[in-house]
Amino acid sequence: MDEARDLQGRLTKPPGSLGVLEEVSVRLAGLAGQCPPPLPEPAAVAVFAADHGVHAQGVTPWPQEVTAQMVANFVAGGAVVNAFAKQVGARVTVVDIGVAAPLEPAPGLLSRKIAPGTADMTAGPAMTADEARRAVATGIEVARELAGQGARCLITGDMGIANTTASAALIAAFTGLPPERVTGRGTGIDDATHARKVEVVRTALVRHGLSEGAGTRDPLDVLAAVGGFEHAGIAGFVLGAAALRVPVVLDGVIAGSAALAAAALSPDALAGCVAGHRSAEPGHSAAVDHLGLRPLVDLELRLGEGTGALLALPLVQGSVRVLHEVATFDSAGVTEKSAGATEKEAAPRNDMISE
Ligand SMILES: O=C(O)c1ccc[n+]([C@@H]2O[C@H](COP(=O)([O-])O)[C@@H](O)[C@H]2O)c1
Ligand SMILES: Cc1cc2nc[nH]c2cc1C
Repeated sequence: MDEARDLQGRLTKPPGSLGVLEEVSVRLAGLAGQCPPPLPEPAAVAVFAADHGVHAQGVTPWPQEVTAQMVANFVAGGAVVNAFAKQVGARVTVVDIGVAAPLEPAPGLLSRKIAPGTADMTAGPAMTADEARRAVATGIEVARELAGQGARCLITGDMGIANTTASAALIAAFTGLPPERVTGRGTGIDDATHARKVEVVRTALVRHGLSEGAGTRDPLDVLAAVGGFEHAGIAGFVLGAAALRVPVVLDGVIAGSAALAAAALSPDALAGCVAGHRSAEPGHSAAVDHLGLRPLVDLELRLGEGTGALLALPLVQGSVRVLHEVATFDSAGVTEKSAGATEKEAAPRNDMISE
């Protein structure tokens, strides 16, 4: 990281002029343990799809079967994630980690169903401890598989009707914030449904002893209580990528809540995480703030699938390419700024005011 910071300061641009992207390149150098770090390409997005027992509580206007229908759409190449992935040259893999409906095998679809949807978190744990552990292990395996196939940047995606309710519960648990601060409108709900959703999250947190936050609870236990299979899978994906020193670009609120679980399991896992975008969901801002991550783009997206992270991919790739390809002042024979200029820049321009 020191080498990358030093190199950024010697490239033919005013020091610091690439703003946040300089820090991204420094973090990826730290992850790789080399400067410059490998270019984060080719990229692969894994869309973890699953259903949620809490759907029965009326937290979303969309029927549960839309999860399976959208999986078919992803596999056919017809969703926004497919368009954005094509735009930035990323490969799409869909992971059925817990979709309620049975899915036909298809190219680009990994059948890794732990169970046909979680149980209702307001009535009991969403998953058994064993299911949660297997879902995390599945995410680790998917990261290994994609990296084994050559991916040098992994992107999180998700699909699961009602999964913003589980995300809000996880974020409340891991940040200690109250449900009304972290529960958003998901796919788009009216005030009455939103009020019910906040109470559903509150009920689940109370039921599982999480209303004061997760404290020292085992993060796997928290995932099992109020998470979804895709949350556990993405948490594993983040852990697996970090173990391989492959960077991960996180998408929106589902990825943010999963990253909180991954960080609780192993804080080092965050070293390779870049927050691709800031979702419109309030819980997402709470999650990235808690993790100390700064989202690269903010376009008021609230789609999921990996779409926001894919849009940020060229920024991450560009930040590293700079370290590989931009000339230094020395090599290009460009004169560096003088020491005197530094002082003048830093001082207020009083001369212009008084004269
Ligand atoms: O990524 C986000 O921040 C995001 C924000 C709002 C909604 N979504 C997507 O919308 C679905 C869940 O919304 P809901 O209202 O059914 O909880 C799920 O498939 C997510 O991918 C995703
Ligand atoms: C149509 C639709 C597409 C989605 N993609 C991710 N979440 C989604 C939710 C819905 C409802």
